[in-house]
Amino acid sequence: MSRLVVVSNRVADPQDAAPGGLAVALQEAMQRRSGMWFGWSGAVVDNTEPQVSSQQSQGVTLVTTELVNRDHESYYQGFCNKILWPVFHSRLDLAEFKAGFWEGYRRVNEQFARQLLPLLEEDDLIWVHDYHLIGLAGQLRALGCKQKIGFFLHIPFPPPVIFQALPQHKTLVRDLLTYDLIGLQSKQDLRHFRSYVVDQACGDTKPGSRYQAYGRQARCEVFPIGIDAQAFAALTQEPESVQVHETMRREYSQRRLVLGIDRLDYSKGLPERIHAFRDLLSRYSHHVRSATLVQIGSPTRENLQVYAEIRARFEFLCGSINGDYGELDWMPVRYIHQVLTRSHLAGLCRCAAVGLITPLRDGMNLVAKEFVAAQDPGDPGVLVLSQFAGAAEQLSEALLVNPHDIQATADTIDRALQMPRQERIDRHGRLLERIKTQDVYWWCRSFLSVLAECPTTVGPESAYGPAFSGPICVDAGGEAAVQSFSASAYRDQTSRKGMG
Ligand SMILES: O=P(O)(O)OC[C@H]1O[C@H](O[C@H]2O[C@H](CO)[C@@H](O)[C@H](O)[C@H]2O)[C@H](O)[C@@H](O)[C@@H]1O
Ligand SMILES: O=c1ccn([C@@H]2O[C@H](COP(=O)(O)OP(=O)(O)O)[C@@H](O)[C@H]2O)c(=O)[nH]1
Repeated sequence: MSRLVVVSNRVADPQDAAPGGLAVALQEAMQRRSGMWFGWSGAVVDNTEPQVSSQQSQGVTLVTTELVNRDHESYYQGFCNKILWPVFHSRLDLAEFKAGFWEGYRRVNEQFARQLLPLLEEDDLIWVHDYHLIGLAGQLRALGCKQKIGFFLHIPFPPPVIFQALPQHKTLVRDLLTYDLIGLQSKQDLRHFRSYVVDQACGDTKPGSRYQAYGRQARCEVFPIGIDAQAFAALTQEPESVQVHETMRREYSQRRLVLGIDRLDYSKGLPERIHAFRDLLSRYSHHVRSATLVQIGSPTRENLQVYAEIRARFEFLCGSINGDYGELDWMPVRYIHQVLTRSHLAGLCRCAAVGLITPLRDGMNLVAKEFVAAQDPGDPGVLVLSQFAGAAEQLSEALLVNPHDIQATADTIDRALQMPRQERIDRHGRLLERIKTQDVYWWCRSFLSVLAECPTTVGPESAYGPAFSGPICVDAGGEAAVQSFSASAYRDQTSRKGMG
């Protein structure tokens, strides 16, 4: 079996008590298959040459690199978090298209390729993760890498009209199509990608899920990421989890616990959630002094202004609902700005009557799946889930809501709180079955088996595809995109202008 080389922006620290969704999924997947994991260590160094270091951990070789100061700003904080994250989550209003970010993004993708190449073995399967590294395959191919390279996008692929606002949209899609396999989270993401390729880039789809545009061609399919459902359910039996569960059950014996768990990100719909909860209390007064929203809003990307703003706005709303509805012995919202351990989260999920997961946009949302996995099948809580989370496509037995529709969301929370036990059991049983079948190992196996089937890449020239002469495509901006160029012309362009 080929060795698996995973590349992602960050390599998870195996000692970390609570990594993010991507890290959680990869850690679980990598423990099944020995291999190498390459990424940034989190260290930022002054303008010296970034160093690579390596360690063994639970059968996996972890290789990390550093970022120099200016690249941390322009690549990570800049192009990744101030451009790609908001645009891919359809928040053009929050994007900062600042000069210099793109060059930093290209530089770091080139740095990763340069440092990774000498570590590769002939037979490796390379699996690159997420929006930070869209350009990596192109950079590796330019250096002569011949191994198969797959890419998985953990965040949504935006509608073409939004994506086109990115000044570098053509280069990014050309870079994506340089991979042998592109994996997306949901059918909706694939529809957006297809529509961009066919309608905006004047490209084409081919048999075998192949997409062609800008002189490149790749296979692209949907692989919804899962969790290790058994392991998460088992966490509910850990002492820490049992203790949380018992404390909460004591405290909430006369009350109903509604639970939200999110990074404090503007994509997670937290202000809208508080508005919906307020509307619930105002129109369904029997929930006053009863329904209590426990909201974990864990710190994230705190040095970015837009995250400070969403935090301030959210905390103002929590303060105001508690001021208006709270009493000496009851507060409607309990907000915790901390990262909790997974055992702690499992215990909380187990005792909640409702899991309220209402992002405005989300690639998947693993918390929704974890909530289901943690329930007692004989007396389960109800999942209220945003229709805009990737998870909604698989979790159709949840109560799906439009988080922008405050009143309908409040009505749905009420319905969840009133749902008869048998209906809860039926819905939960069907959800749990799917979460167990389509778990993180299924996701990993599915992606890797398709990648292994992809035709072998024979050399840098062919990786760019043959020179492609297609029609002239007039895109929405009215710009004529001539789809005829050769691989060498592309490389010349890239090195001269930094591509934009
Ligand atoms: O470490 P951060 O930069 O603060 O962010 C944590 C991770 O967030 C993103 O997660 C995405 O992947 C999840 C698993 O596929 C998915 O469920 C979720 O919807 C996505 O938002 C991000 O893609 C990761 O790079 C971050 O590490
Ligand atoms: O305090 C916290 C909050 C979240 N998580 C974990 O972080 C992941 C969040 O993944 P999700 O896909 O829901 O969203 P993301 O944060 O990746 O956008 C889940 O596995 C959570 O269990 C955690 O361990 N502690």
